[in-house]
Amino acid sequence: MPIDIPPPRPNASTPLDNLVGMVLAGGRSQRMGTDKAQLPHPSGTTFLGHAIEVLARVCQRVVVAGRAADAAGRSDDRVIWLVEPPPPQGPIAGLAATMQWAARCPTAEAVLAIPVDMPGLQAEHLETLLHAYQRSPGELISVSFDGAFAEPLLAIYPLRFADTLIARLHAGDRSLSRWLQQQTPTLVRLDADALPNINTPDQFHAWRSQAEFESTPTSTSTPEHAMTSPPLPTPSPESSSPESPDAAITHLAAALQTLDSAAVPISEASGRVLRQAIVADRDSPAADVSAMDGYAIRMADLQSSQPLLVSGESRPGHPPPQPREGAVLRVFTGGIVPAGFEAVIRREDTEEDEHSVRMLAAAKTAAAGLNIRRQGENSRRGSEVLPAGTLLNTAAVAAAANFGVTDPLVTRPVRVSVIVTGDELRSVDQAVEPWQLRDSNGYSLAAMFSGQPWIEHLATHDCRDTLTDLTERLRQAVAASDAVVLTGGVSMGDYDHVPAAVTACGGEILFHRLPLRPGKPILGAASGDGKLILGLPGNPVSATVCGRRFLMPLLGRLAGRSEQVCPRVTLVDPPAKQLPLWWMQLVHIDERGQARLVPSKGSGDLVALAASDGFIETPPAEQQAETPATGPWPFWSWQTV
Ligand SMILES: Nc1nc2c(c(=O)[nH]1)N[C@H]1C(S)=C(S)[C@@H](COP(=O)(O)OP(=O)(O)OC[C@H]3O[C@@H](n4cnc5c(N)ncnc54)[C@H](O)[C@@H]3O)O[C@H]1N2
Ligand code: MOO
Ligand SMILES: [Mg+2]
Repeated sequence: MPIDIPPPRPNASTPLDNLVGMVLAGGRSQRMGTDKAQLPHPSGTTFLGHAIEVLARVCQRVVVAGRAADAAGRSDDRVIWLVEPPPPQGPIAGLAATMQWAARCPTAEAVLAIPVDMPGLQAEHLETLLHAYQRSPGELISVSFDGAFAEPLLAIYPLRFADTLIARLHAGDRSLSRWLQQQTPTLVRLDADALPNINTPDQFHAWRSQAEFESTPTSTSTPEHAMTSPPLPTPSPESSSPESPDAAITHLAAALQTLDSAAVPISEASGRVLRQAIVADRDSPAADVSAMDGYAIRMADLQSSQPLLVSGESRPGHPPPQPREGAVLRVFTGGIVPAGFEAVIRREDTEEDEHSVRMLAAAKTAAAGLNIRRQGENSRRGSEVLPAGTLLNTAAVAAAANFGVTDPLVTRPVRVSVIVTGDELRSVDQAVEPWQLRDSNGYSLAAMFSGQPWIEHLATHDCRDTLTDLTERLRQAVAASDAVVLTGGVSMGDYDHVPAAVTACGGEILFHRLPLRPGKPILGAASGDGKLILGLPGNPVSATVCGRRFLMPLLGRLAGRSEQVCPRVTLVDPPAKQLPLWWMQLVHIDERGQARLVPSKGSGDLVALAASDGFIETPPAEQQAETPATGPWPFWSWQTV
């Protein structure tokens, strides 16, 4: 389809001051394996440099919403760098930050967003958007490649939408795409073939061989952003096949609706996900206090060989007495050390009488400040103690109580239903014929949820291998739950009905089959209203490993939980071979904290599963270049979630 190029804008060569251009450059480029912003562009610059040049032709001000690495060391009068603090929250966060920045520019009315990974984009394409905006100023304008789907990364966002977007982001809904579709923006149709989106090395190479690499540069100057080109990514079958586990989780999480929150008494908040940051209501400690039972003293009095007068005592729960010149104060741990006193000497380093005390040799070497906890040294009033998204564990509850949080705002428990599929399944207490099998997946998932107050396990249903039964069962479960996890029936067999049932229930499949072992057939989907539907492979090791690796983080996202950092362990006995996929291997952690592989016969080996403490995850062989075979590798424990 030809590109719909409108009549030229009057003075099209003059950059506008009512639109702030924004390059979205914050993505993690996981499928590319290298930062997309830094890929070489035929014009002699980089993808990011090209995007800036194109935007600078139509907008007087250009913002790059991106990563610290891209912004480092860069100075360009035209470009504002808005660096997103980790963890990445997706384009909606970059847009919200840019809108907030633009709101401070007196002439700005809207933000014109473009992605960094659309290297075919030219100013002419943006003119079509500008043309539509000039016809309906103040309205949302978006490119569409198919005439129906609004492309959120190539769109004009009037600033009047800023509050709604920011509120949505704060509520934990990060799907910019879903929000935009709901607004029914004016669509401007462009040709997808001319504007490919480059996500993988294969796409990059295909595009580059088509594009005229020696074509006219977009800029005649030598821009600041004409960075040295990094080595080109090499195409490989694995890197172009779906995604890494993290990328799959992020992709699916963007389609999920974060749950509502409610205030609960602090005594019941343990194990729940905090949704509003906890802020210190006063300095901690609230005053200078003693860390020991002993005597508050001035440095000038320390060397005295004479007994010193004890003028009073300071103990927690009581205001301190007025200090007296030349005298010490008896203090108890936690009692206030009044201004003027410079150290606290432990009572065991003194010789005490009822009204006086003499410093022993051990006391005389005391430095100023000894045994005094200074006011505000833990945190200052008003500073953030716990961010939203924290799982309130024992330690967090202690801090919340200390800062007077009576009823923290937490997410309501995520309601999860489990459906185990298979004609062969019997429950643990039933007799089993050789062609039958006891359900273990239902129990392993239930065990994963138990002891997690942020999760409410509604029920485990079993379901026979027919499409009608499964569709009906799934429909009911989705209606009753925030998340439905199925096991079995996701692979290639005639009785594997999960993909069809998910589609029949209106679920959108966001990935099916990932380069993993075990768990390759895994299926991730979302319902139209942002509920999670996850199809785990039936083999028991696959279901349990993928439950830990995919399901728990995805439930966390529904609960508004922040991303967790996975601890890493060193592998004592790395395997001789490597695989071209993400490999999750069962390990036992020894007393020195090192991992040892648990020998396993494969994804049906429940005995090996039982002998493991968790699993390590190694990336496809070609992505391991920098890491020795011993790791350290991310470790997923059965204990912590
Ligand atoms: N032609 C192909 N066949 C298979 C492929 C493939 O790529 N091509 N992938 C294999 C992989 S990998 C896995 S994993 C399994 C996944 O199978 P499904 O998700 O379709 O699961 P089922 O076929 O229903 O069952 C597989 C296996 O697991 C046992 N099972 C099922 N549910 C439970 C349960 N609740 N508790 C214990 N065990 C369970 C079931 O009896 C089967 O033995 O597909 C491979 N095939
Ligand atoms: O990869 Mo499947 O999930 O193990 O047998
Ligand atoms: Mg199967």
